Amino acid sequence: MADTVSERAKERRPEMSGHKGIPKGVVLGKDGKPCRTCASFRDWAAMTRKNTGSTAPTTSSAAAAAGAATATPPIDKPPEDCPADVETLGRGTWTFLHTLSATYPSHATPNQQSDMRAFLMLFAKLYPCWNCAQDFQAWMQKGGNEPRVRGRGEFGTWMCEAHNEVNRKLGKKEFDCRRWEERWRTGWGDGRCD
Ligand SMILES: Cc1cc2nc3c(=O)[nH]c(=O)nc-3n(C[C@H](O)[C@H](O)[C@H](O)COP(=O)(O)OP(=O)(O)OC[C@H]3O[C@@H](n4cnc5c(N)ncnc54)[C@H](O)[C@@H]3O)c2cc1C
Repeated sequence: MADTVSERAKERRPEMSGHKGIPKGVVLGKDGKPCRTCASFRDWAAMTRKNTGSTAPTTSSAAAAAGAATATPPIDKPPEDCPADVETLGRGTWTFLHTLSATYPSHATPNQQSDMRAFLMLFAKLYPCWNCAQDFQAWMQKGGNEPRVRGRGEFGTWMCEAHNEVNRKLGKKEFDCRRWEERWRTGWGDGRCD
């Protein structure tokens, strides 16, 4: 039985544990089954063999009659009405979190501050991509990264820094946190959001 966070993580990250039959990019959930909300749709579909680019159902009756399979390019995004992959979930969640900062009071009362701290702690624990949640919790617990929630200005900047931490981890471009309010609260100066 694993007794450290990293050993427990190894048990559920197939690429780290040498788990057979599950491609890199797909991790196991707490129930021991592949975690859909932890994987990109491309990796998920590669595992379920619907999206490998090798074979796919065809609409051509002649080809179908001949038993032929048609190659299709891999799809990056799940169809709109399918369960969320890690990216769809992430985009929706960041929209919620940045909008939460944008609508936070400029000077929060002690009660509002403690509610927000409690929310963030539970959010980081319950986020439904478990390995994302684990890394996010670890980041929040590092000295200097504790949520700053006295008012909108510092909270919005903290949220932007939190998002940039994930951007760095994924090799994405960092966002200029001086501009978080234009992106999430006021809209850009050129008026295109009005
Ligand atoms: C807490 C959390 C942890 C995550 N951990 C992982 C993980 O471990 N692995 C993984 O694959 N995915 C993770 N994700 C998802 C990942 O962050 C992205 O949401 C996903 O990859 C889709 O990225 P995207 O390029 O569409 O834009 P997103 O990163 O979702 O950003 C949405 C929009 O926010 C704006 N934006 C970007 N950066 C900032 C910023 N710093 N401040 C303000 N606005 C910004 C941009 O306009 C961007 O278009 C996590 C998401 C969350 C909420």
